[in-house]
Amino acid sequence: MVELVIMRHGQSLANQQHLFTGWSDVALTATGLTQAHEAGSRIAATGLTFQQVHTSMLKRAIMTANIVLDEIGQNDLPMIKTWRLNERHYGALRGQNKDVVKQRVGAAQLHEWRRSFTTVPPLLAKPDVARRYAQIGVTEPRGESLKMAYDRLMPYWQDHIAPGLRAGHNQLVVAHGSTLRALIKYLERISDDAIDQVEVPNGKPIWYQIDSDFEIVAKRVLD
Ligand SMILES: O=C(O)[C@H](O)COP(=O)(O)O
Repeated sequence: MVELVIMRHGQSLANQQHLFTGWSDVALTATGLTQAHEAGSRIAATGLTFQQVHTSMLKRAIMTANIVLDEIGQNDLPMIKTWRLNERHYGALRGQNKDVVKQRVGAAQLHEWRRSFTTVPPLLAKPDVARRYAQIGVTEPRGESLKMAYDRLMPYWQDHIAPGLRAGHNQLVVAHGSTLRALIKYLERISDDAIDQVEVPNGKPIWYQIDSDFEIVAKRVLD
């Protein structure tokens, strides 16, 4: 048996203010910091330890991962930061207030932009060019559907997370609502239609036990 724990970062400043975030790099709130500590102590209480931690290139996830590692006494763990685990890029919705957008376009359109698998949000006219992505040769998206995020996440799963698990090494993934919905879709074989019902709250670790046939045999939310 091998263990995989996945969790969303603690509450960010943008979450607190109901702003579409995506690739915007925002810090955790005081509540988010507390959620990260609590999540870490719940993982610590299970006695689980990990051989690797994977996170995004965004500080709300990196900060959460570091707090969790401190709580579980594994600050020394190798941490891989990849753009492939970044939140789905929300395109031109970025920075807009979700409640205000709902008033403007209606609940159904808002839900589709936020939860559909294939709908692409309104795109930016041209991509941002931040040094951290440019220097690794990554062109920033102008906006992504969940499917687009799924498709750029999967090579990382196949090349980095799955091989670790197959080698019997427990893995911790600290990422974002959409990239974790993509991962849950894959792991739990959820249909394109049904994925719109899956929500991933801030700071609640999901613990999967995976057997030697690479099947999930148990799932527990640590809350
Ligand atoms: O990017 C964002 O705005 C949030 O992290 C997740 O947004 P969602 O709840 O609309 O998926």
